[in-house]
Amino acid sequence: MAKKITESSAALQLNFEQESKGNQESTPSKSNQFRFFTGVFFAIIGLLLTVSFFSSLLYGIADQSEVDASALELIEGSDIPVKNMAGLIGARIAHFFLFKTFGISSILLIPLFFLSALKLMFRKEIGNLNSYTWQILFYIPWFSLICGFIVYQFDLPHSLGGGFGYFANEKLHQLLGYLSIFVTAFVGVVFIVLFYQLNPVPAKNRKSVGSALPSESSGVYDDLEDDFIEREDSEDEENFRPHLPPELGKNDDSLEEEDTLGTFDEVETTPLEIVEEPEVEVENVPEEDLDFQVTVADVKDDAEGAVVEPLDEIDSKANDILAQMGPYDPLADLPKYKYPGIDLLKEYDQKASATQVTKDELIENKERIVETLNNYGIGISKIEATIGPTVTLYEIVPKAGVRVSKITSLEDDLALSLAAMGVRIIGQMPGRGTIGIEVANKNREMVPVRAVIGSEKFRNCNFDLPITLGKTISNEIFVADLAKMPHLLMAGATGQGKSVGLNMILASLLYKKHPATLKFILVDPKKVELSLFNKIERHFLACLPDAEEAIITDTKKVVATLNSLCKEMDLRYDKLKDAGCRNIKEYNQKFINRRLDPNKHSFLPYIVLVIDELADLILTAGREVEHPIARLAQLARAIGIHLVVATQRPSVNVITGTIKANFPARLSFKVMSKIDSRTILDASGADQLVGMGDMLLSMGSEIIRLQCAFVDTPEVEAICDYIGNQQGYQSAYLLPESEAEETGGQERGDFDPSNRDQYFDEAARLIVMHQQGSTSLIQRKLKLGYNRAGRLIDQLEAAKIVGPFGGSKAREVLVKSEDELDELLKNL
Ligand SMILES: Nc1ncnc2c1ncn2[C@@H]1O[C@H](COP(=O)(O)OP(=O)(O)OP(=O)(O)O)[C@@H](O)[C@H]1O
Repeated sequence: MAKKITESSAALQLNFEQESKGNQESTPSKSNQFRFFTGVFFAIIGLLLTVSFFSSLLYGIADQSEVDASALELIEGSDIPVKNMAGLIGARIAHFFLFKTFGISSILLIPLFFLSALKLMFRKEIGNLNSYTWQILFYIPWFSLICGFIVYQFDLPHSLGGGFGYFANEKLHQLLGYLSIFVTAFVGVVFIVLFYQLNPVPAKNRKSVGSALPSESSGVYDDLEDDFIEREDSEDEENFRPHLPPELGKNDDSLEEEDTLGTFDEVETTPLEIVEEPEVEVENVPEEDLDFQVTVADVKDDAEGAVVEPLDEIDSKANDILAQMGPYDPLADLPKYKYPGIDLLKEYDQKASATQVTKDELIENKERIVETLNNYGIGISKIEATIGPTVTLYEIVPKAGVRVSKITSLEDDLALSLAAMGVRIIGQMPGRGTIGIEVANKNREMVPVRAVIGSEKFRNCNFDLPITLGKTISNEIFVADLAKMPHLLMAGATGQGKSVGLNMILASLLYKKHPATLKFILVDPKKVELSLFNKIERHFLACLPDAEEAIITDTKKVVATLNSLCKEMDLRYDKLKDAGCRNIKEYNQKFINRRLDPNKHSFLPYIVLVIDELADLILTAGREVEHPIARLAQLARAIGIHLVVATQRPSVNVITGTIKANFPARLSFKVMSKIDSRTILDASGADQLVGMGDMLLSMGSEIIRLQCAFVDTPEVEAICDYIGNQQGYQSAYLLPESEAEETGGQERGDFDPSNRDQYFDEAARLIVMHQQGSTSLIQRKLKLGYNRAGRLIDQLEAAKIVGPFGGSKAREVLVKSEDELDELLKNL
């Protein structure tokens, strides 16, 4: 595989150097010069147009005969007397534009040339150049037509509308008479309306950071630029624009969602009334708004909140480089990368799968709740229902004097009388002054992944690591930032939707992140769950330098990978310290602004470690896995390493205190017992869920119920194929070699006391105490994996604490007392 190196970021740079278009050393200065001179050329043309147009407006008639001269005369005729301040050429240019073609509206070309020059020379953009270009290209002929009409009707100077305006009006007038002006005006209005609908006022996510970056392109300028800007000069984020399939923009019935709220007021006195809440407004969004893209500006937006140093602190050299080369563009390595489109996701007949909770079901449930509570002497003054995809939430306001605990203790009785699964009493609803009772719907709604990933809420969110899991019980799309969680622990009995949940998290990130900004480490002891993601190895995966496969299925490799990730964490902290930054955002921002030495620093992508089955790992490798996971969970958030760990066995020996304490965000699908629910959520309730993606998410003190969206295997496959078929990096992102790996090959004879295993002393004491030289004793008592315990016993042998391997018998223990051992250890 790839070369062995010790620092992943360095490896990445090494690999990219051959193919990178954004290679800093080889081309940028050349292409920047080219760009600058093209800008100068544009400025000169702009100036020439300005002078020739304006002096032609003053002296045009006087120059008329000269401009009609032949081309030969033009070359030879330096003595032809012209009044135009730009000479004969100026007079001819003005004549061409003003008289022969578009008339006075050609003046609009002048700002276009100057703005382009400004962008090319100084990377400054006033407004949105692409938008101007489109508009000017429309308005020039359109104004020419309008002016042509006036010229035609009132016999005004021809140069007002130009030849185009005049002759087009002549033809139009013949065809339509005076109606022609209305047709022209109508075309203008249609253009204005369509244009502003398709190019709404730049939204928050379009802004560019600093004045140096251009704003988002609508793509027109790409084509214009192609003619005169080298493609590699890809500081402009146009180059990274994903090209989304047309389906993305169409009205999507499947995205329609309903939020129905039924209210039962005054239950005992008034007839039941169900008030339909207005439908939640869903996505009829113009095509370009559906782009899943990260632009340089977005990567820079990632650094929002980062402390920007005052100018006087900026190293002047760095400033020069910045001015010369522009900001570093992390996306330039894969400039043609296209984000997956929404059309890869299956479109379900939403009408068929929509919530089918009938009015009768609502009324029946409400009556049963009221009746059951009445039976226990609890009066209710108000009851409201909110219909979700899987459950309906009944919020009740008990009459004065009723204790909340009295209601919460009736969960089982309510479940019995409602004859429904999934009855969960929430107790007091946070901030609402009501008590919530969730009851599973008879017919549940499947939430298609397309509806959540295609939702406006998800598309528009600009979190660092945006994930969408599904819908809340009030039918809202749930979007969260994994970077803020900052790690997620998932549990759920087998078959309850964990793998689908993990796929949702991965798919969300794949839809929103560029390969340069995110890497996954996938640990899949079940071997088949995450194998589809193999295809995106060279885009999104990270692994050890000597790994045969980027997805880790072998438990032994997991330990090495976790240790390596810890090392990556330490290296990142060193870099942050050296750069004087507090977190990855600040650091990357500094790197983009070229204030960090590229020989020592590099752009750091986020790393998300996904473990599909923790139980397997803990049971086979014990503390060897637990220790690095806990360490990463404690420390890694600031340097952009985040963990998503799933298990089907939420027992205390798997989700240990250390792990739990470091995972504030915990997600539970249905589990088998209240105890399991308490282990994962510190609350009961997960045992009452109804399965198939029904889940509870606990973040701090709040627990919310969600219905996970359903992402099917073919959909994940389509996303991975789409990404995998594009140009990727030369290899997966390489993690540094782990210490365990480095010492792994150590033979008995090479025992280096200063480099002994961290559990060496503990193991030695254990062996001496039990007077039993057994690997399995070390494995059991120290909760280590077999390999590690074997290595320890080899080291103990080399240190003459135990004797050599004796076949089926345990090794002889050569040190007979703890005092003797202390002496030996002191001398090591
Ligand atoms: N969000 C969902 N919506 C609808 N159906 C779902 C959802 N999640 C899971 N299911 C159904 O449940 C089945 C099992 O889901 P999944 O494979 O994710 O379970 P799991 O918890 O990973 O199980 P295991 O631990 O055995 O791998 C799926 O094949 C699917 O039919």
